[in-house]
Amino acid sequence: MGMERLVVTGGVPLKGSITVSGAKNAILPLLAACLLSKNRVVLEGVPCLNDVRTMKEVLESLGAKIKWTGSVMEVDPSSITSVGVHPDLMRKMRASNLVMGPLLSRFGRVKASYPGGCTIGSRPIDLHLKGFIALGARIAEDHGFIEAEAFKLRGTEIHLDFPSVGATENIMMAASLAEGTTIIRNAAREPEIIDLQNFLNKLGARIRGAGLDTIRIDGARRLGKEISYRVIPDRIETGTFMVAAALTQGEVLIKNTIPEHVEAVTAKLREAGIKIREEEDRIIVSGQPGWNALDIRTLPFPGFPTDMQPQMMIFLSLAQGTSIITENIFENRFQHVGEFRRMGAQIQVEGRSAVIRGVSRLTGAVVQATDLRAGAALVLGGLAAENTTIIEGVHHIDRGYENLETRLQMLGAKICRTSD
Ligand SMILES: CC(=O)N[C@H]1[C@@H](OP(=O)(O)OP(=O)(O)OC[C@H]2O[C@@H](n3ccc(=O)[nH]c3=O)[C@H](O)[C@@H]2O)O[C@H](CO)[C@@H](O)[C@@H]1O
Ligand SMILES: C=C(OP(=O)(O)O)C(=O)O
Repeated sequence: MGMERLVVTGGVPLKGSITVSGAKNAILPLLAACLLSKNRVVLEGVPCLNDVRTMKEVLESLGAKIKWTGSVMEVDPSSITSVGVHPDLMRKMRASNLVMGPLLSRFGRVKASYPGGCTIGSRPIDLHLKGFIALGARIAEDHGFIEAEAFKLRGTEIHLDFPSVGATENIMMAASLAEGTTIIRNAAREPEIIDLQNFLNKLGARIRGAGLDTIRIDGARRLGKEISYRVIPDRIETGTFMVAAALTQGEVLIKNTIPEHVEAVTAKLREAGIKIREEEDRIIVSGQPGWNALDIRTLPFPGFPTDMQPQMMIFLSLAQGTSIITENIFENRFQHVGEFRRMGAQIQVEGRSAVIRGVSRLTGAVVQATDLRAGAALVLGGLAAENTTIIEGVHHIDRGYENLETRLQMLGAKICRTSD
């Protein structure tokens, strides 16, 4: 396949309804957690994403048997033969490191390479490793490889220096088969952590507190109930569609969503003047011409999510007045600014903050998706811009959005995929 591009012609107000897919950032830890089980697990609501394909490859490379039909995935972890993750699979996707906790606690050993940095930041895994060490693992590092070993993990108290999502998940998974009780303090509180707790408990684990800053895990002897489990909807996809509706001055009904998971985004869009109605599992966004500038700081949940920062920045590029966005989670998550400028946005970056001077219009350009959410934001920009926008680096978008262009087409968007 040649290089793929998305070609977007802007100016159409999006109208209609769209259904949100299962959450990428929930399904990835759930798939890793299957390694803790002795029995077959059925997952429902599985989104068709490149990252899910990669996690499937990771599990298969370890010996798991997987059947994937539509949005249902059946994972049989009873045939695991390896505890080593190939460096190519670690490089392809950072979330591959989520198999480390499960492999360590179930098999007493794991070997993986460092996931390495990516364009949004250096993203070390020191907090994951410190957690494993606190649980009694010995860690050896050599030529970019990490080997962790423990005859038996033992429960303990772990205070995280920062509420890291991945470290909280890895430690929860490792501790669920440890001897005794583990307490994680300053734990991440993201909805995906609650989903992981619910999934593990259904498998037979004893975990409480997810969603709060202290999580208690009473180690279980074995996990292996034969279960089926439906993953939560993707809150970042929800947020992205909300901004799409607002930015195009359209009216969109977003289905299969949990409004409480996007409160931070809803609050900011409302502050900008956008009308949003919440029902049980639906959100209706009604855009209108002209919206207010805002200040936003990204923070761990329930603060404003860093994964919505680029989408919100392109929205604020067309606001009336000057906005400031401060990125507190990743040190290098402003690479989209250069691309937004090509479309006519007026943005200056100073350290961790971006100052966005609202302009009255954006114009189409050839732009590069530098990472997943930057790519999504460029699609949003294209939908609002005059003329045609061509987005390169589409594989980043396919990591985290299922058939983005066909779903936006159903809302009336003029968007198509080309390849040469
Ligand atoms: C697959 C998945 O769920 N990805 C999400 C997850 O990533 P991820 O789990 O990688 O994000 P973390 O919460 O761990 O990272 C937050 C910050 O902590 C730092 N850190 C993290 C671990 C560590 O051992 N040491 C350390 O210093 C990171 O460099 C970063 O600056 O949460 C992020 C923050 O909400 C989201 O943007 C990602 O979409
Ligand atoms: C940064 C993201 O994902 P990951 O942690 O998988 O790189 C994201 O979903 O925006």
